[in-house]
Amino acid sequence: MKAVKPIRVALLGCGTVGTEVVRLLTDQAEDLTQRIGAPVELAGIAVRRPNKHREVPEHLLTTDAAGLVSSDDVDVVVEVIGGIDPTRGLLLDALKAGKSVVTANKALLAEHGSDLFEAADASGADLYFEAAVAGAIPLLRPLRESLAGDRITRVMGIVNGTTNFILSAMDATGAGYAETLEEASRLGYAEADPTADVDGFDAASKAAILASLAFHTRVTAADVYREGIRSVSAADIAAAKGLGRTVKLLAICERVVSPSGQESVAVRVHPAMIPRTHPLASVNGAFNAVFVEADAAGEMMFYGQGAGGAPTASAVLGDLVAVARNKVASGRGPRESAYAALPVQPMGNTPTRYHISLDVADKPGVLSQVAAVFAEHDVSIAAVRQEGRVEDASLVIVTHAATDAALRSTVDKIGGLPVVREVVSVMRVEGEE
Ligand SMILES: NC(=O)c1ccc[n+]([C@@H]2O[C@H](COP(=O)([O-])OP(=O)(O)OC[C@H]3O[C@@H](n4cnc5c(N)ncnc54)[C@H](O)[C@@H]3O)[C@@H](O)[C@H]2O)c1
Ligand SMILES: N[C@@H](CCO)C(=O)O
Ligand code: NA
Repeated sequence: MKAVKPIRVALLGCGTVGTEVVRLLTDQAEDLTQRIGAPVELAGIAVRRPNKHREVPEHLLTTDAAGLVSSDDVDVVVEVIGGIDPTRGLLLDALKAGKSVVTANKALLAEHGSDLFEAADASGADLYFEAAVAGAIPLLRPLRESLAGDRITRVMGIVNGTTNFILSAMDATGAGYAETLEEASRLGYAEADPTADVDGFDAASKAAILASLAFHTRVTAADVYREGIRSVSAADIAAAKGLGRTVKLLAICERVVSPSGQESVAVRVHPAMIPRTHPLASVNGAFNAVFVEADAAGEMMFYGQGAGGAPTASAVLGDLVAVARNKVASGRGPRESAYAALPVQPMGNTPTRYHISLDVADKPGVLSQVAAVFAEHDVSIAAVRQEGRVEDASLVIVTHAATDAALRSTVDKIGGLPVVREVVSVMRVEGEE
């Protein structure tokens, strides 16, 4: 191969993912050169504490991330610091200067994606972010490129490994949420501060990114309805099991078409019961999987490691190769596609289905009183199971689809009926008609 100008890369951050990016870049240097048509070289690595990075070449380390980004010696910026500050400013500066960006930062993209895309468009730079959603799993490129000729109707998946590990363990052991979280922390799956994962913020950022790509519409984290897994109880898991279902934290992005043909999108993250026969039910531990439905392609499932240093670095490297190839070919990758600008539905208007488990007095007329509340709210019942005991009985109800607001009001009213001793479990149901 004749000598070509190397692509010079600034790496911002050298933690779990960054360390693996350096390793892969170094170990595969020759193969990457062949695949790209030019060598890729590290121009510098911005870190906070240089003495903590004995595993990477010392002469590359700097604490001046802004200086590295603005250096004339840098063509591409790879950001694996995370968070909004200082990453937002650093990446905007890079893009404004025409330097392509590869990032794993879902929080930044879900909040400020449009600013980044605008800066990329203005200068003609690339913005790639496959690692930001579902780690190693090729998902954003299929949505952005392979399925760009189809009409995607739904993206539903398990996009947070920590919560999936906790829910899988609760399902396997019957243990409660708090003790399972403790175990997940002990094993190193849950972080010291697990808030972003267990309260659904991480999954909501990913859902916003997925919905934006799937529906060609700007969707931010603030547009995503979010419930985490803190309130999922052993009783909820047991109720699910009793019905041949399991509980998963799902990110669901849907195209909703009103009876008058008006299109909108609904984007939500919440725990849901799915049948044990559903492909997502067998995704256990820290794995991720995403189910995509498109008009022409039909149903597809993407499965693999959604987190971890090496798997996430694999996605970063794939993006780096893509932007480097574009540079060699003097071309560009896909831009932001938000032309559809569909409105985002409030959760209350979104059609969902509920599973409700009640402890009720075991006397005549209870079922009809409960059923009357459903009728009053125009919520239709799909299945009822009643199990009598000596003094009281359990009543399990699964509804047909109704608006989330109608279902919530129904549950509130039922909880107040004198014949209902306790609302044992309420959970949305997904993955079946
Ligand atoms: N770890 C994963 O499994 C995973 C998976 C997918 C995406 N991501 C994303 O990748 C990014 C990095 O994650 P991570 O797990 O490697 O985090 P990490 O905390 O292990 O690494 C981040 C590094 O950035 C450094 N840093 C902080 N501020 C800096 C600054 N101003 N300049 C230079 N360095 C700075 C920190 O010292 C740390 O070493 C995040 O956006 C995260 O959401 C991580
Ligand atoms: N904390 C995230 C990391 C990957 O984005 C998870 O548990 O899935
Ligand atoms: Na990915």
